[in-house]
Amino acid sequence: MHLYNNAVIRVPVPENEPVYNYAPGSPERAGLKQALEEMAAQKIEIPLLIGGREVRTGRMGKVVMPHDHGHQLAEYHQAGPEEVKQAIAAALQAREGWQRMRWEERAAIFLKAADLLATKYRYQINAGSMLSTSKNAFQAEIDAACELIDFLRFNVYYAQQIYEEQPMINARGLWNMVQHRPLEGFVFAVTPFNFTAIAGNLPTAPVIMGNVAVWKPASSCVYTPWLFMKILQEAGLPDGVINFVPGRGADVGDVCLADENLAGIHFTGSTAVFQSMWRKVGENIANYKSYPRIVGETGGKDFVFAHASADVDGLVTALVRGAFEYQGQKCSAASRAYIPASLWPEVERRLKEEIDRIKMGDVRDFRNLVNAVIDRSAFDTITRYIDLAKDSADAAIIAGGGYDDSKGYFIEPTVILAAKPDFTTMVEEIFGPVLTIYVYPDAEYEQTLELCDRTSPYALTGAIFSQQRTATSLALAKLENAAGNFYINDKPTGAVVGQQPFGGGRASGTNDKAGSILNLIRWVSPRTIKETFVPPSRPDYPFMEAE
Ligand SMILES: NC(=O)c1ccc[n+]([C@@H]2O[C@H](COP(=O)([O-])OP(=O)(O)OC[C@H]3O[C@@H](n4cnc5c(N)ncnc54)[C@H](O)[C@@H]3O)[C@@H](O)[C@H]2O)c1
Ligand SMILES: N[C@@H](CCC=O)C(=O)O
Repeated sequence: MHLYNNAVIRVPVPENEPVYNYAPGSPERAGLKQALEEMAAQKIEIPLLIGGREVRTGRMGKVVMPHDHGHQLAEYHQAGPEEVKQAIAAALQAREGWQRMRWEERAAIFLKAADLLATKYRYQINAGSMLSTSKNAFQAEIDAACELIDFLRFNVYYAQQIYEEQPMINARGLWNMVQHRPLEGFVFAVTPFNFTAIAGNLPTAPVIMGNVAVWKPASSCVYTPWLFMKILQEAGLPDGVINFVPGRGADVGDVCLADENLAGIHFTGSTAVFQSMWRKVGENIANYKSYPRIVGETGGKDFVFAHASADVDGLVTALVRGAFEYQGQKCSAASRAYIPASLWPEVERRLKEEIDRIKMGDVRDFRNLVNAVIDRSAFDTITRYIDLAKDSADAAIIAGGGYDDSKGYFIEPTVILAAKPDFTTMVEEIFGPVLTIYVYPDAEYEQTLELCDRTSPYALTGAIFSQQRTATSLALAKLENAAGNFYINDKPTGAVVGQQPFGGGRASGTNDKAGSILNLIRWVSPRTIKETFVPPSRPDYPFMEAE
């Protein structure tokens, strides 16, 4: 008999994990520096994990430091169709035991994983993220440690809230209940390179609700997902509940999407890949046992919009941090800005001053705010946009514009001034350290808000800077559907779990709000149960006897 059978258990009320600042001389800084040194000196081998078994295929991929691409940190085995089939079979085999486990016991596993991340493995997960994805210490801390810890702790709390959600009314003689069942099949979790927290959240959110998962990490972010997988095992995750299968997108994706047991997709990545997956699901729709839940958070063309009343220091800070932290490789990054002509001379001067102070280089030198972009393909794509601006009569580069891939994939924080509001870099997602600015006539505030709304197909994040309430209200109204996360006098990045549930609409995704109860609800299929204590013994209506 288990304790949980005779108690109504409540999970701890979550709080956001405190963020270390890694100040000079602090023990945290020393701990992180030591982990960086040790991990950079090793080369590890990363297998697949299928049904708890490490699988080695011999088809190898490399993990290198983006800021020093000659330095290899790991090699990883890549799954092919055969291993993916095994991963699906292992997930389905684990399903019965996992969904029958009491939810409080499932929750304990993720609470333990959160505590392991917060303590024993904090420096390793941060150092791994810094070295393998070129994040500075602070960016790694808010992502790989804190946000991932928050996802785990808040999600088990949201699970409890969902399970507590029961019918309000029980008519006399009845007891009504809702059982929040996991989906029937497996969930395919496909994760991006840019956030370890997102990589960890996408398989675990459905699994917390009793589902089983096949997890395909991005090829450019296998290292920290593997560390996290090991932490989950240490926390007691049963074999087969999450199956880890790095590999080429289509090799893994095509097998999962064709499987009749596909019950859900939890995706974060580019709009193009998400649309291709949805198309395949559409083609296969008659073959599935149930309609797959499709949750996808995708690209953005996020804006900062300044009104003439904006505070310039706050605005410039938001532009610099919003556009250039993590080299602009956040789906939320400020990548287009609308500045009124009256403020532009001062904004331009302050922006250039701040950009001049930015240092760029290796993550192990903590003075570097900016590091390298993730890989060769990203470097080529981003620099193509910079070259386009250099060659165009409709644009001018007013800061940065330089790049160098000789040692690492380095691109300077770059600001483009666009003469036309629909210049390519005002419209398309670049996913790099490139901010495009359009200067508008002060008198055309309302028209420019409308322009901002229709300029790009995305609707992920956006910010208004204004000290005038009527101007702020107008922006809130005119840009109502232009962003799923809207900020007033703040940068459009840095959403915190439990505070600003994250996600966008239009081409930016299904807006199922990672880090909130709304996301977890997607991973259950409720069963309503009505129990009648004393059933009627005859079929007649009472009034039938009267005539
Ligand atoms: N909205 C959000 O919350 C959010 C968060 C982070 C990143 N993003 C977006 O992610 C993108 C950057 O990440 P990325 O470069 O890793 O994205 P990506 O689309 O290139 O890759 C995402 C994942 O999809 C996989 N994939 C590729 N082809 C596939 C296929 N045919 N079948 C199945 N899986 C396939 C990749 O291997 C990877 O694991 C940007 O567009 C960014 O805006 C969005
Ligand atoms: N949630 C993160 C962005 C994730 C996308 O890359 C933020 O709010 O900055």
